[in-house]
Amino acid sequence: MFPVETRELTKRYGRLVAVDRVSLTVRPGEVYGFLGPNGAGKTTTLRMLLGLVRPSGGTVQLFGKQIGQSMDDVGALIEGPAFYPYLSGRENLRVLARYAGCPDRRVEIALDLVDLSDRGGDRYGTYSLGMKQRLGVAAALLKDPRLLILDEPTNGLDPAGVADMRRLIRRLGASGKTVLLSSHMLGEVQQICDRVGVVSGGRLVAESTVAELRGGARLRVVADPVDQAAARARALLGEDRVRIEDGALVLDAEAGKAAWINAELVGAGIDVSELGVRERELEDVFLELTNVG
Ligand SMILES: Nc1ncnc2c1ncn2[C@@H]1O[C@H](COP(=O)(O)OP(=O)(O)OP(=O)(O)O)[C@@H](O)[C@H]1O
Repeated sequence: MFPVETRELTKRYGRLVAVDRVSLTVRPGEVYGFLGPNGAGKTTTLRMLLGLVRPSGGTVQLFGKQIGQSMDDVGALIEGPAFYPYLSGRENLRVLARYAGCPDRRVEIALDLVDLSDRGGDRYGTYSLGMKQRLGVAAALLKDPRLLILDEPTNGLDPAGVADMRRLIRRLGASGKTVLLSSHMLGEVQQICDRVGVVSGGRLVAESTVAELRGGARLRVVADPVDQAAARARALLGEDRVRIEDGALVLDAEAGKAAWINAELVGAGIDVSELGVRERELEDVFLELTNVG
């Protein structure tokens, strides 16, 4: 039974297909990054998970239940949180806790989880954007949900705010919560997510671990003459695992093969001046998958 499982989930606005047959699975205890450029359909998908937008087709199950049946297990921060500026962070959470029927001690636990215990007595209006965002996460945590859904939690934050949010999400993940977050900031996702789903034009174009998505490491070899080196490398590794980029060989081969390849090239009279491991940045993969940039 998965925290989130969608099948062919679809949302149409008139002729526009905002979400196009998305089937994604978030596994228990993982931090799942839902990635895509602006307008890809991330928010619409998350809103459908929460029953805030009605799907045009397909199904959503959260913990094996239909939308609306399992909401105590789910906390969400979807739009910028709405709090009273003249109340303190703590008072704001108390208002929400009462409304949700949670005991006041949950407020202290939530404040502590997001590192706001010390500033909980300050007025919300005086908080930095990062603190506001963390209070929003605290609000989502009040009911101690098993699944947390966060829409662009680092949007608009400065680098320190982003780092705080990243630490918080890591901590929540480590404490056993399942986290589904959307982002277009790949650097963030790369560092904190176990798996990612990439959406583009409403469609899920990839779903895998970050490592799988990057497709493993590659070797970059600067050799002379490069054509002869490429021919030798092709004979060793296979046609489609050797490319020439910016005058260097790029080989689909793991780091453990580096010494062997070096010896083979040198043995064939080729001059090897550089040999290094090159990891593909998630950013590159993302741009390829979403055809942006
Ligand atoms: N209520 C609506 N009526 C009409 N079109 C909508 C509505 N909500 C979203 N859309 C359209 O659906 C598409 C997907 O929007 P969505 O907000 O889900 O994307 P997103 O990936 O969350 O992007 P962003 O990062 O910019 O929030 C966009 O083209 C958007 O204009």
